[in-house]
Amino acid sequence: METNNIIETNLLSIGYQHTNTVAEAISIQIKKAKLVAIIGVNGSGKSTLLKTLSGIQPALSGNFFLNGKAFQNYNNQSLASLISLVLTQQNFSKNLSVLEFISLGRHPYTNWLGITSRADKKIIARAIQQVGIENLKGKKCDELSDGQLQKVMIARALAQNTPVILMDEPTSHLDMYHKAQVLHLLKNITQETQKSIVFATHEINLALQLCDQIILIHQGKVVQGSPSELIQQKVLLDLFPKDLIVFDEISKSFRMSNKKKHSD
Ligand SMILES: Nc1ncnc2c1ncn2[C@@H]1O[C@H](COP(=O)(O)OP(=O)(O)OP(=O)(O)O)[C@@H](O)[C@H]1O
Repeated sequence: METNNIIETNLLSIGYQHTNTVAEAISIQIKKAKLVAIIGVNGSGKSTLLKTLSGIQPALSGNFFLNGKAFQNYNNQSLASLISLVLTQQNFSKNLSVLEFISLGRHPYTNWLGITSRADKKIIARAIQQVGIENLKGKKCDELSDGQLQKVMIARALAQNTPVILMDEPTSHLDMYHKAQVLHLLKNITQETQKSIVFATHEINLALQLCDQIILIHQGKVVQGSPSELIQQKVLLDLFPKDLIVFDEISKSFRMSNKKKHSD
């Protein structure tokens, strides 16, 4: 199938076989070089959608295409050269140096001994330079701050050199400045490398300002569009109970409600 979409789903249902359907009838399209945020309240299904798109969690039903080819027609090796997944709680030996950890991103391409070639080393060096962490190369991963570790994770995904990077909450545990810094970095990466980055986030205000596209999961349904399309469609107005948080259409951001609660 000839397509401009790097990811496309058609009436996809996601969830867990023996417990529940988390969201259904998901039809989304993601083009190259886009920064895409998945938003929704706690438990709405952001991580489940990422896990399904990466192949960790099987879809319950529906169709899913990567680069125009049905997902089930890829083997693990070819998937690893198309999609990298960055999870917040990743299990890895923190005893590794930053350089060793980022080099693991080349794993799908290295030979059976796991030896990196000169070309691999070039890609690793470029990933480190793109993220701006040359000064951290020799450090052990357990010597890093949360913000530094987040950048190292991004560099490893870049070293994997896939056209799609999926990330679960890349800004969790970061202060306001570093949240904005990491999201700007992701935006620059999509523009400079033509990769698409799809990430789950609770930073809705930042996502509305920076992202090309938003995937909103709300009560089992998924709406996709540019930030301005979602604002026009008014789908953000009912995201949270209005007693505490409201969407301000003028500033295009969520803010504390001015309403005085009777119970206060
Ligand atoms: N392994 C699992 N087995 C069964 N149900 C699960 C599993 N993981 C998550 N769920 C359920 O699926 C739903 C969606 O969870 P998910 O983690 O995808 O939400 P989320 O939007 O990422 O939440 P948060 O913002 O809190 O991280 C929740 O009801 C959760 O309890």
